[in-house]
Amino acid sequence: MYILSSKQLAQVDKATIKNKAITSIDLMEHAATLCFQWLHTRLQGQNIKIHVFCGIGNNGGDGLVIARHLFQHGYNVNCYIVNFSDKRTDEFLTNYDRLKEIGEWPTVINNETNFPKISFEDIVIDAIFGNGLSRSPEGFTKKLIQYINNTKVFTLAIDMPSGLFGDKSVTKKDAILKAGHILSFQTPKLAFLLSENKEFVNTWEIIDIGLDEESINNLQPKINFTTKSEIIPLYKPKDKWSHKGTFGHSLIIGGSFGKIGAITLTSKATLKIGSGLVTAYVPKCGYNILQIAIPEVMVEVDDDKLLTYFNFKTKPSVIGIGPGMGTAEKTALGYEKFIKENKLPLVIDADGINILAQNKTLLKYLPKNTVLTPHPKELERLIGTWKNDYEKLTIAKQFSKNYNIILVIKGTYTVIIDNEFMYFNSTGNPALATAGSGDILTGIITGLIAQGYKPKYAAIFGVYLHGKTADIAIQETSYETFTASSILEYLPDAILDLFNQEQINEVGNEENESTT
Ligand SMILES: NC(=O)C1=CN([C@@H]2O[C@H](COP(=O)(O)OP(=O)(O)OC[C@H]3O[C@@H](n4cnc5c(N)ncnc54)[C@H](O)[C@@H]3O)[C@@H](O)[C@H]2O)[C@@H](O)CC1
Ligand SMILES: [K+]
Repeated sequence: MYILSSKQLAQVDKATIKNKAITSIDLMEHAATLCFQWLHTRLQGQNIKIHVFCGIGNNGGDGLVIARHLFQHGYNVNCYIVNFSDKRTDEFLTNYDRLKEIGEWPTVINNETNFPKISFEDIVIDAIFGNGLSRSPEGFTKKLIQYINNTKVFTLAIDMPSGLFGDKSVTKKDAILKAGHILSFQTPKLAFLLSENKEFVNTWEIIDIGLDEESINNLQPKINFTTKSEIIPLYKPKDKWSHKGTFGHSLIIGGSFGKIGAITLTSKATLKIGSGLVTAYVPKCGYNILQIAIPEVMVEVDDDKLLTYFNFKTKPSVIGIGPGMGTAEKTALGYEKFIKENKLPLVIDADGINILAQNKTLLKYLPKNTVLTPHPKELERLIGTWKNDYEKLTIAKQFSKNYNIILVIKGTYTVIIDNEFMYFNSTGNPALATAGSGDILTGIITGLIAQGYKPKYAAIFGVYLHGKTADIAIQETSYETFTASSILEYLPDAILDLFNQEQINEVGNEENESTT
């Protein structure tokens, strides 16, 4: 699904009202009713005190609708108007009246003395600011946000945590509501996917409020959140007349004395994802290890303990290079020569990236669409430091553009960057933070390219499957005991899951719920 900016969302909002002949008040009623239903399904009428804080814009309007439904269903509700401005929107005013019509008068908060008592066991609904936030909250509104945060009460944020900008960085972190859960309208907001916002964004899910899909597509958004529905069309079905040559020949280069395990994992993953043939090119000390560990993989050797000459005879269709390779001087020299002469598609990881970072003049020799898979430290060596995640993404996009390469930035939400396009991955969990997990990813992406997937799609698809293995595994095993080898163990399930129709229909609901 697409990730839209605040400006794009406002445009789509207008287009929906025009194209779908729906009034803005009905759109609000629909969106906020879905939020009420979400809560009602979970609370089932329980007598918990619910505090609904409403701003004076349309986010506040949503809050008033939710409060009305809660009152009408007999909940124990306190509704407040956070009166930070007199520029109330029409939709807010209409819903203010509708609330009064059922005999409920919200409490107006004009200053700190009006703050209500909130207990830890209560629930707070945050409808103070949404997409319309134009500057950080100040005055008593800021104090109210801090007051709510200090109670440590469960907070349900409507559309966005108040004070958080959807698509730009926040400098004043003391004026943002810490949301326990977010019900966000139509598309995820970029802010939810960035580590610097982790205090404010716990779990979130998307509520499909029926905004006009055609208008969204017409905007040709450049930021994506890849879920199962985007992944399924990428899958290449197998032709019954195919043979092992059809699925390519991957050459996996890496390893050094003591780090043959890394390249063994990469080679295994390349084979397991379906590369027709796999050859590993390793130092001599890795020969027996690889031959015994993976009989299906062919092995060519270089010098004794370190890669030095890079003079393999194999004629592969794609090369995955870097895991366990080290950055010793003679390895770096051989690697540099290899990079300058190579014309084959490349996937570069770990020390392969580190050597490029040490000698950036090599970057111009990389074939177009080379895939680089840095973890945060490797990325920093490659592109320099950044002030916040927004800046990191801007620098990374420019880097991808300058060198025509695809960056796979590994993290909680791994993002694939191809020029101006960004694809945030939806799968994965902390189980993947384990030794060798990146080596496996390199193998998966290389093996997909061998089978004819375009590098960008191999990266998107590979990252999705890699994360999905951990999501499936965690239903039956523990985070602690999940290792890099477990990724390969669950890879068949991750692929089979693509064909599980029942869950396809779930996309758009719980499937997108995400924990950071
Ligand atoms: N189609 C949509 O996109 C829909 C949007 N809806 C709601 O509408 C929200 C957007 O509503 P609005 O555009 O009215 O904006 P908000 O309700 O987010 O903000 C209210 C107003 O406060 C003012 N403001 C911004 N920052 C301020 C600050 N720091 N201090 C004081 N005042 C400040 C602005 O003038 C802004 O218009 C969405 O987040 C969502 O909750 C829903 O009603 C459903 C439909
Ligand atoms: K909010």
